[in-house]
Amino acid sequence: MRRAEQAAIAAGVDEYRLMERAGAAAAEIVWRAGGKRDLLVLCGPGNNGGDGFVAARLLRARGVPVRVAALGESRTECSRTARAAWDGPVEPLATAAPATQIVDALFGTGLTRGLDKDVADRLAALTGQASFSYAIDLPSGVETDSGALLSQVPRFGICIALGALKPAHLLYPAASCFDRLVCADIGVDAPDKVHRLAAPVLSSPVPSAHKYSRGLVAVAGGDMAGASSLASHAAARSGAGMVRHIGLGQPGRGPDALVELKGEAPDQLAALLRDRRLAAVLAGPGLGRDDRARARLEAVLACGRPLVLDADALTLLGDGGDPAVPAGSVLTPHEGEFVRLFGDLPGSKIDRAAEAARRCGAVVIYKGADSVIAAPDGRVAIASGASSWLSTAGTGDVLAGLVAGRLAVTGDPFRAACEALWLHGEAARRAGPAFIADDLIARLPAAIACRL
Ligand SMILES: NC(=O)C1=CN([C@@H]2O[C@H](COP(=O)(O)OP(=O)(O)OC[C@H]3O[C@@H](n4cnc5c(N)ncnc54)[C@H](OP(=O)(O)O)[C@@H]3O)[C@@H](O)[C@H]2O)[C@@H](O)CC1
Ligand SMILES: Nc1ncnc2c1ncn2[C@@H]1O[C@H](COP(=O)(O)OP(=O)(O)O)[C@@H](O)[C@H]1O
Ligand SMILES: [K+]
Repeated sequence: MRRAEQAAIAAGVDEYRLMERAGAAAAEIVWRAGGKRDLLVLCGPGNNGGDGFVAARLLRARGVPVRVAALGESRTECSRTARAAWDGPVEPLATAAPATQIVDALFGTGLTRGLDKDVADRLAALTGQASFSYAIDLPSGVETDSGALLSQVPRFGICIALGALKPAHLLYPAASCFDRLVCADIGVDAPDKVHRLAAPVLSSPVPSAHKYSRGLVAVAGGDMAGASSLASHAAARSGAGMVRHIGLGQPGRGPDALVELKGEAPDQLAALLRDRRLAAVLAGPGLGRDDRARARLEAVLACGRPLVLDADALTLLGDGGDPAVPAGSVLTPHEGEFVRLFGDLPGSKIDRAAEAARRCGAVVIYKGADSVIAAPDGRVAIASGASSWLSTAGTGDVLAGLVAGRLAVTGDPFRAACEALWLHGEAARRAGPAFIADDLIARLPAAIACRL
């Protein structure tokens, strides 16, 4: 966004006009949400404060009783212009009385360190006392590029992102500092490879479809049959044509539609994976970590089919150096697995996921409350706001199976990862509270149906 703004200014767009648009966009959202309720706007020393002065002026012109409290002098040219155009009084922040509505225009993308404690306390107290609260661009105190909290940050009703979403709008803990997120157009496009995960557009099988053309999936199971069964069952409900579960010979635990094959010895497994019709092979859930598991993983890595690697497969791969995985694979590490695989990379979760994908040449789904999907070519999709009830055993196995299923359907690792993660979140939303991983699978057909 910074680059896009600079490019717009270099191309002749007046910087103050951008601020007027930003302030007007914020004023419109405040007006729609809070109407004529009394309002206090907190303005900082930079351009974020300038946006606040513009919004204050425009809302007062609409008849809203507005007061403005500032944190010191305005230090940028644009913010001084905006302040001069506000013809009401400016109170000191320290003594400003609360209001029904509050706008936080203290700091935005220019924040370089935590707020002084007295300022952070004042912001928290005034926000806590307001019934309607808005943060312009970002809640003051969050670090734009990482989503870290540099000081105490209250929770706002609406965060009004200007022009484009920044990492802090999607990454935790910053993403939990507001109830709703609105992105306001300020006439500057920020073309980028980093996006919020979008709802996919799916399609029904073509009339000539048959089970192999719709995608044949193999899941290499291991010691813990439950985990690989969950993954297989999820793959079977993901839209794929057929799923083969290659276990160690225990009785099948999934639905009858799953094809249960016994491939205990690694060479048996290797032989079963030689089928050229296989459009995706998943290994990891319930694989185990012993020598037999390692030999089974070797058979999977050598099979030459598109791979999804999760759980124990990632732990085994993380034993040394950069993981060597075939190009076009998808890796689905949670935090612990990610660190074991790639070490303690610097930067935000987005930076770390992107670097990991680049290093291993595979699509990486770096899971968590905020999940980041990164492709080796730099594309990134970020998903946050999924149900926190997903933090239950086995939901990762379901995701891995879904990724394998969508990979078999689409043949495109990044697209498959995006579709699977969205469907996983949607299934969780439909499942409500206190579900178990099995319940997610039952919701997958409805999640798919709503995107057809
Ligand atoms: N053309 C554009 O770019 C547009 C930008 N727009 C808006 O501008 C925002 C970015 O503006 P910005 O760059 O002026 O930064 P901003 O967040 O207002 O604060 C920086 C100031 O605060 C200071 N400071 C930093 N941390 C501090 C702390 N903890 N405690 C105390 N002081 C601290 C820092 O100075 P320092 O002390 O670090 O030298 C500096 O003076 C962006 O989020 C959007 O709202 C829109 O108008 C659209 C067009
Ligand atoms: N607090 C949370 N909020 C939203 N999603 C979560 C949360 N915790 C975990 N998840 C999601 O649930 C899944 C858990 O996967 P994982 O950690 O591999 O668990 P398991 O190995 O038990 O299946 C991931 O998709 C992750 O993104
Ligand atoms: K702000």
